[in-house]
Amino acid sequence: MLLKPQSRIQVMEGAKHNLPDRAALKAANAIRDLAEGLTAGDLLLVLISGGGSALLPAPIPPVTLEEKETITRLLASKGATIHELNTIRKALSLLKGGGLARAAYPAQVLSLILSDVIGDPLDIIASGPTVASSHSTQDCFHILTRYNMLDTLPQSVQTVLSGSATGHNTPKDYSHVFNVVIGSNRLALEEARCQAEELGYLTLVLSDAVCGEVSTVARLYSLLIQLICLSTARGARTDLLKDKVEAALSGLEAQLAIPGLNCTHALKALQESQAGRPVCLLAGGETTVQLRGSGKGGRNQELALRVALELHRAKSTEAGSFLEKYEIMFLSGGTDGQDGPTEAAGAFSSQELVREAEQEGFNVETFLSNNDSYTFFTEFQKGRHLLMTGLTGTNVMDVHAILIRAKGG
Ligand SMILES: Nc1ncnc2c1ncn2[C@@H]1O[C@H](COP(=O)(O)OP(=O)(O)OP(=O)(O)O)[C@@H](O)[C@H]1O
Ligand SMILES: O=C(O)[C@H](O)CO
Repeated sequence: MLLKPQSRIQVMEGAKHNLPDRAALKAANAIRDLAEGLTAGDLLLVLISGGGSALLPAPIPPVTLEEKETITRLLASKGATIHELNTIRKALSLLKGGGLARAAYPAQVLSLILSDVIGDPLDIIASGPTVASSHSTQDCFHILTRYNMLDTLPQSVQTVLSGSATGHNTPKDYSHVFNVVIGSNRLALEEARCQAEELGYLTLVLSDAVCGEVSTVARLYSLLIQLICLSTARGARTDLLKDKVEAALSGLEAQLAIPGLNCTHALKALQESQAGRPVCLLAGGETTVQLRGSGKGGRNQELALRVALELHRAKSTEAGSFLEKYEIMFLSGGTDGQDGPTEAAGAFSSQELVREAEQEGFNVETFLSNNDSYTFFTEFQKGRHLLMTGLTGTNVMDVHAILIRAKGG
């Protein structure tokens, strides 16, 4: 950040690699001192974005920074969700879980929040420094029990957790605080919808809460695409095919339980629209990847490659034969411009990609079995399918886009 010499803005950097460190601790202490020095006539303006938890470490003594970092890293390695992680982080922090707002009292606090968590839960985004915590000490002990960590907690953590039942988590008056979400996946999808419609696409937003294992989500998208390609076909045989695909799609919808996702409604809306227009389906959220290989990639690149493989496999089925009549593109990208430990934001694919790859000697399944989507997209057609945006400086999770257009349309 280039500041003028006389600037009153102080930049304090820390938490490299998204892990709390001494530099971040120093910054958190400086922020806390500033907040505690405010009076009723002051306004504290706070900008909160994803990654904020690591940037604002303020462990409640006697918990040390190292102990707090160890407990959160262990929880993450055991597969704890961001909700579980941040519930523990809040309980062990002077600033998270509304602590910054309490420190600033009686000053007014205006918090502008960029959400990188599905559902935009204010007290979970960056562990909610200006939001009253909705969690109790009991919740913390349930989480630590779930991950078999209760018996190995440092004494300091046990002291703070048992003491916080009467202290830091007690509901406080937050009437001096105003929290507002100014950026979210839903807002990003709405903007994408406007752009797609300006380009002539009939556009639908499916959900801003896509979650679940990447291979299952890929299968759901493939079935949805098949159903859309079948929708204009007529006849008893195709009706049977539609029923079969629809049943498989409903099963996956139930399995994933993505909030707000209703593919039947989406299809009905498409059918009631002007037939023949190209279609754009948008969705957002964060899938999860069970890493079994040693390759390089990210959930967005893996999703794009898995969708391509699902569509390729579908083409050899009767329902999938209708895909030939359409041009289909799928894109998945991280809005922060980074997908996993790669410099790509994501990738795009089509129903022809696997066939084209095989013609050039690439076996997509081999790359996927090694979680090596980045290597595939880098080597295949000189990286033409990679989405390279550079770091965007913000993060409202991932965006998925499906484009379907009748060939010759
Ligand atoms: N080789 C790989 N193939 C597929 N996915 C991978 C691979 N390596 C890491 N990942 C996934 O990438 C995810 C990390 O992505 P990333 O670094 O973009 O962080 P993030 O979850 O988006 O966090 P933040 O919100 O801070 O950006 C992990 O959840 C992991 O599952
Ligand atoms: O910083 C964090 O806690 C995560 O990015 C979720 O907001």
